Amino acid sequence: MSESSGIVELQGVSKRYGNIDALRDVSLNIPKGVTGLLGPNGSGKSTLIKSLLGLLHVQTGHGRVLDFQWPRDARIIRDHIGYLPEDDCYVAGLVGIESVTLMARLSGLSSKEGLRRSHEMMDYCGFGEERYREVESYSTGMRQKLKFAQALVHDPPLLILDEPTTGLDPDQRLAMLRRIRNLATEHCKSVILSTHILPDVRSVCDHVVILVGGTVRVESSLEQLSRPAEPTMHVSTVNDPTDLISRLQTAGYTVHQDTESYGLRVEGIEQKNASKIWELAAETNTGIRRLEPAVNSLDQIFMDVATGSSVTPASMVAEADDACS
Ligand SMILES: Nc1ncnc2c1ncn2[C@@H]1O[C@H](COP(=O)(O)OP(=O)(O)OP(=O)(O)O)[C@@H](O)[C@H]1O
Repeated sequence: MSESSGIVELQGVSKRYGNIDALRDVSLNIPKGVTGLLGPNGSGKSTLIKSLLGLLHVQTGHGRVLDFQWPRDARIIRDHIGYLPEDDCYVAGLVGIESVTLMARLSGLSSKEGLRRSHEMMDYCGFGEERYREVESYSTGMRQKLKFAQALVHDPPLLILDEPTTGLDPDQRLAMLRRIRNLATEHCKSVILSTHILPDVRSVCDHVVILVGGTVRVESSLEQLSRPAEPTMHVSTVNDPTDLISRLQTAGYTVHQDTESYGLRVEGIEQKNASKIWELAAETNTGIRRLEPAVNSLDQIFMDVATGSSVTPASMVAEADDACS
């Protein structure tokens, strides 16, 4: 894989089930790092994942996954991907360590190395003695962690995780997100994270792809997506900001007030000039609690894109992070 290349590059992928177009002419370039795959129900996320894994036959399209031609090399590609499916996947009657070891053996590891890696991955996922209990007795959180260990056991460079935090309590969810981030930053893994939980995307993803109706509507770095079209500061005030708003407007700034708080978005002002806001706040006796560059809300972007009501810049291709090449 060359230093600047992405991990997945697709061109013109279409998948049709009968008369349903699940993917329509999808072209993508997913860089290294953690990518959030988002979209409303039925937008084609699972179809895209299964197509990448070669579990579905697409009608048109070609590309590259890691160093391999896609879909031609689908079997080899599968060997290099760790897949955490949304549904449960275990063989009834096995205990946790046997379940992970089975996946290691199916991935081609020797029994000795498979067992060693399985223990290592179960340790990484926070399993203690429960690894010797039957998987059927596991809680939802433990099953998610088991699937995670199974996906990682053969040390793949790319992980595809389908809703990995579903059903987890807050502590377990944070632990899972920390693991995902740690894999990217400390172990140079790339991750495609399919999820409906937007705060998870905000906390671990570098890039975002949003599918709607089988087409790619947004492809961008999270940073680029979060940045307002023009420099904007967010001001949180302690008291009523009415006087401050009118002074800012007189000074030529466009100001939007949050509906249920003393928060303001002041457009057209860069952080380096934010002292102007402090000056006007002092003159109008307005207390400032926080003053920081504004970011676009991922929830709002998602809603706008999903309902087709936005002018969100589409097909903004992020620069690949070369740190883990
Ligand atoms: N096996 C199938 N046969 C027929 N239609 C299918 C099949 N699988 C998916 N579809 C349809 O293809 C479209 C895309 O489905 P897909 O499951 O890929 O979406 P998704 O984004 O993963 O949805 P969700 O978020 O609900 O999991 C939907 O209209 C769905 O009904």
